Amino acid sequence: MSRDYSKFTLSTGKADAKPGDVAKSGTPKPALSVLQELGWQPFYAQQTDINELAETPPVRVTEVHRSGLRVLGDGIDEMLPPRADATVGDWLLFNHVLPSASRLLDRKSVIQRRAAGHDRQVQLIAANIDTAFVVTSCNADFNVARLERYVALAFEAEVTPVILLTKADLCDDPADYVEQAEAISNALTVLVLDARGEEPKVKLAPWCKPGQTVAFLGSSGVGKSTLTNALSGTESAATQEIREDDAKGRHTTSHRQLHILPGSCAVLDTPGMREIQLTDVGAGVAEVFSELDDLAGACRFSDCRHETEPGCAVLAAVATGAVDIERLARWRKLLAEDRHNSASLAERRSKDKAFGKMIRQVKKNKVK
Ligand SMILES: Nc1nc2c(ncn2[C@@H]2O[C@H](COP(=O)(O)OP(=O)(O)OP(=O)(O)O)[C@@H](O)[C@H]2O)c(=O)[nH]1
Ligand SMILES: [Zn+2]
Repeated sequence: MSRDYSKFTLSTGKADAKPGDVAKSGTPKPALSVLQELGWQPFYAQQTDINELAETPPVRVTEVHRSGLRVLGDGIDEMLPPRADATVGDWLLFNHVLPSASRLLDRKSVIQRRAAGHDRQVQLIAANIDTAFVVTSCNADFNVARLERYVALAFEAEVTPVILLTKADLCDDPADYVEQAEAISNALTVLVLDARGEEPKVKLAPWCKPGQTVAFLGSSGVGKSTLTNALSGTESAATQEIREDDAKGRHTTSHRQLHILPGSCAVLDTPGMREIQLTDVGAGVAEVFSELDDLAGACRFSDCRHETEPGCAVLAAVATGAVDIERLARWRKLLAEDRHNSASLAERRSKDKAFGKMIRQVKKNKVK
């Protein structure tokens, strides 16, 4: 192949202008290469070199199906065999000869959760996201505890969180929702909008620059697909794509998919998540609840659980009214959940075993 891969090793933003790359408005903009439109950034380029790129060109995972991974690259649209270590948003160096041997590049960020179900494996949700739009609507879906979870996930993944409050048009006064969302963290932007029409394109523009990758996270029905459509400027982005069979016949997003919007950003639309169990997000939780985490540093005991301990600086702040007791309760719940879920599977199994043994012992003693 005679393609020149040198342009992919450094992302200059104006490399490789091609005919047809002039912006539709008529004003010539720096043209993006195909890979830059897919979200290729210097962070990935630094992990490889021209020779390796010439042999194994970069491809991005845009869909994950049971049958395999759909990957896109410069002139490449292929299915790779399924692999558990890759998720939507990942970059691979595509090995034409042995596709399963394609090299997975280190991630800039990864969002993961502890899956529901029996074995409670860690489930990869998305990789290499720059901005996580946490979507909720100005109605019954709004739930501060759930928003705090999503924001902790984003902070942990070092992804910028932005809270989007949709359906503003259906709400008399969204000010109370905004106030509650803003109280979650100082390091957070909160936007209110109607997800339909032109508003999202304008309001989300600062995060949706060409070459960026953004994700919409949130419950079912809050407007994630509507937002994806609004950004793409068409009705089709989120509805035209292949949908896996849904036995219940619901017309909702059924799998995660990265939409590449030409001249804009890459957008990940995720199906509504009913439950997000946190795992290994200690730093993210500490960042969301930074004012409580700071206070905890002044507790008498370093392992203070802020329940009944003497010399607890957090409880003292609750007593003065400086700390909201409900926020403290939510913090403690997330800390406990993270501790529980972050314990390795083996640890948990051995704890379960010990518990079972104890129960059997108690039963035996009763029989005696
Ligand atoms: N009035 C109004 N309707 C909205 C708004 N956002 C979404 N909707 C409507 O709410 C319904 C659900 O929106 P979707 O975009 O499909 O929601 P989703 O988050 O993608 O849902 P899942 O695919 O199930 O995860 C649709 O009928 C949208 O037209 C909004 O801001 N205002
Ligand atoms: Zn304490």
